[in-house]
Amino acid sequence: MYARYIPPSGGQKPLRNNEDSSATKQSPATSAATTTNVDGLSYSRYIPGAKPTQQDALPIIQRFDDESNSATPKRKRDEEEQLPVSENIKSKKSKKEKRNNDLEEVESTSKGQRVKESMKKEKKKDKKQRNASDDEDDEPTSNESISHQQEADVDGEDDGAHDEDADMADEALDSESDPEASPAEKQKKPPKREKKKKSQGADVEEAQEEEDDKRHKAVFERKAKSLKYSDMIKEQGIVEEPEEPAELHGLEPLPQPEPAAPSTAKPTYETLPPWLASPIRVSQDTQTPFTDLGILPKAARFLEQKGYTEAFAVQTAALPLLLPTNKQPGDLLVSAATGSGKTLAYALPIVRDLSNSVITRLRCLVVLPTRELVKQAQEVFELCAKAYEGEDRKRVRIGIAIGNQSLASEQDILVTKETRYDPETYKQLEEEASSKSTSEEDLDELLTSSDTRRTNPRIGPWQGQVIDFHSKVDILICTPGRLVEHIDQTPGFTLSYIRWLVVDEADKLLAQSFQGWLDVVLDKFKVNHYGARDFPDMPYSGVRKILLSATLTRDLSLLNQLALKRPKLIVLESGSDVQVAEHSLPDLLREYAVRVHDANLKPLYLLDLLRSRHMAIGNDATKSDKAAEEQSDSASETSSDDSSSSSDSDSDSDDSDTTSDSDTSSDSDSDSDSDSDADSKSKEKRPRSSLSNSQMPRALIFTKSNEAALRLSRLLTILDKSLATQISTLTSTTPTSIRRKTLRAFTTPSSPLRLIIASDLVARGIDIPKLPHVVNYDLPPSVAGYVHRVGRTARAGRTGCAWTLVGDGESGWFWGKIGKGAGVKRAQKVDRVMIEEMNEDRIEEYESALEKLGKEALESRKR
Ligand SMILES: Nc1ncnc2c1ncn2[C@@H]1O[C@H](COP(=O)(O)OP(=O)(O)OP(=O)(O)O)[C@@H](O)[C@H]1O
Repeated sequence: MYARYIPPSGGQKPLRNNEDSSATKQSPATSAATTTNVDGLSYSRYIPGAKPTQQDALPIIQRFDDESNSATPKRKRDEEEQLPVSENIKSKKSKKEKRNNDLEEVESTSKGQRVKESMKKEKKKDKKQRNASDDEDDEPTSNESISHQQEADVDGEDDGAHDEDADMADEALDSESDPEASPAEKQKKPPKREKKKKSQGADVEEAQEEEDDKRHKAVFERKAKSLKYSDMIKEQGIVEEPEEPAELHGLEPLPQPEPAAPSTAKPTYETLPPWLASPIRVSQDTQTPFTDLGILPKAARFLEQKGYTEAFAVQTAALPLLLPTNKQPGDLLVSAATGSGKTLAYALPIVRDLSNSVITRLRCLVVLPTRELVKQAQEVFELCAKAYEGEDRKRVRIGIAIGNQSLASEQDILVTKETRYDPETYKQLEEEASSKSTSEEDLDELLTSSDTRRTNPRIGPWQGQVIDFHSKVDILICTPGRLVEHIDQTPGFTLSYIRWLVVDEADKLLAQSFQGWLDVVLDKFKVNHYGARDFPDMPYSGVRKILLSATLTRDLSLLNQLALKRPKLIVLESGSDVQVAEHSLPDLLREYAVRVHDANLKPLYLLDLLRSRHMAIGNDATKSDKAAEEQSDSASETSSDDSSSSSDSDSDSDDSDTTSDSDTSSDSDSDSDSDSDADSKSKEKRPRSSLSNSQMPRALIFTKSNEAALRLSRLLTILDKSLATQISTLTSTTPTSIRRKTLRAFTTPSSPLRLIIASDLVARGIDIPKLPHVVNYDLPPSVAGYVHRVGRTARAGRTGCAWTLVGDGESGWFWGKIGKGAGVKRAQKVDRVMIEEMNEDRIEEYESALEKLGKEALESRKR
């Protein structure tokens, strides 16, 4: 709000706002015309000699509020003030433009009207004043001049423009003032002009004055608004960012980066990571003393006594990487032929590491696909545990979980519990359990049971009773399914201390889900208690992973699941061979393909093969076999010596009480070794003629399914009754105890068992000492399947033969993929074997055997 000063005549003091307006009536000379502009605002102007009207009686001093008196604009402003600043400014802008337009319009119309009105008044006034003195007419009052002077001071601009405006208004008035005047009157006009001009000049000045007032008012409004906005901005706490100081540059060029040196590296199109693209290659015939690889002399001596005189190639490569001698420990992958000694390569360093611990905790998980392989690995671990036991080292405890007994009894073997009274810990556990059970993820559990004991098995049944669980084993060897069951259901079973994870037959275990075991296990590995996974004598903390297979996958998508750290890959290869292949076979394996003309007579072909001299030749030593035989003889001699020395050892016999199964089997193994050596020696003296049934070679015969194995076994015994005691079957339907007995009998020379007809259950990993023959009665399902099947022979540096019956319709796949396939690396070519055509008598005999088999099958179904 501001007041405009219009000085009263005769130096009259300006009136205060609330003073009576009657004061203005005192002098006619000081009469003011009050005009209301378009905004509804009132202002006064001085019209010399004008009579004060009712309107004129308004006070000379008018208040010009920011806010108009009319309701509408006020409300509008209120609305505007409620808007955000930016919108407010925008709306004000548009309003301002509108108002300017309106103003222009109003100005142009109201200016004309006002000028007309004033002209009429002037005419009347002139008439009256003509009667009065002429002098008064021409001179503006001192009040008016002062008023103009003040306005000019305030405005101080566009004087010339005002003059122009006045002239234009004058012209307009001339044309518009009296349109109906007669030409005579119009002719009289020139004498009036001067006077008129003066009065018109006064009107124009008034109009200018009005315009100036408006302009002043707009300026003040803007000022008031800007002050208001700055207050609002301060209130809202909006801080204007200080302007960044501008960086001044002269004409000198801006600094530029150094030009990159041209790359000297050769482009590589290798998509594999370096550890996979260039693995550690070891020749199959490499052998190194254990002590040279960092194995303690005492342990090495023990191994020597058990027949392990020197480390095999894979052990030579793997041991230094897994022992503390490796200053950059990491994960390890091993791709080595069947029977190359992979189990000992990982068992030795793990047992060595764990024998350093004091407390028994579950620190190593070994996962294998079948129960038989678990038992087999257990034997190797027990051997290593004995090797490292004593002096300042603890006896490493080994447990297995394969589901051959109830879960509860397995739980008892793996975990022990201790109860104690500890109210404080009890309370803490209860609080933890209740807070955990209220969390969203345990909502289901909370709904099913309000018992907090379900969420923490450490909470005892009585108030203040706490249960402590302790692992009974350092190493758990298990099948994946059973492992998941223990993780889910065994109280106190924890993987929090695991620092070794071994995945043997890794390609099989990674390719199939096996109850999603890997995700479950890896998830548990994410839990890290301080120092729980620290290695005592290695600069490493975490879980070291070892993956092994004779047909190890190079599929990175499968391997990546394991989140390997600093991995290294060991690949076993023949010394001279530079061929790079996916799978490699043992150097001393000899392969034969037996042509089967008539697939319907396949069982007869098998019988003829088993009785033929071909298999006898396979048993006999050729030049290279002789050397191997000699080597094995000397090994057996050593092992027989060892067995006698080991029987002297008290510690061994003591240990055998705790692990009677494995020790018994290792005894029987050593027996079988010496017996089979004697057997092979006697075979060498045998004439190379067709073998009688009593001289049947020891052979593991693979069929495509359980049913096929059972059928073939029965058919052979129908065809030749004398085979009944010499044939056994081994399938997934065979009870575990029978499987084990069968395998043991098979390796016992005194046992009549010479042939095992099996499904692929025993195709992987099973170690049958000195098995001379493997027969593929049915083709394997894949190349990897072939590698594993034939790998049951020619193990641990011995010779062995693999025979495959190939029907005419199958020869394409066999020769393409296996016999001549680039994916299989072998030392010798696959030989072809011909079986003589069957005569009619034999075919008849065979048909009647088939008939009998059919009847038996019907009868068994009826039962
Ligand atoms: N250093 C060694 N000296 C003598 N024999 C050994 C040595 N290392 C391992 N063996 C023997 O070699 C045989 C094969 O070992 P192992 O079962 O570990 O082979 P593998 O490589 O795991 O074979 P697969 O791939 O078929 O599972 C076993 O009978 C084992 O006792």
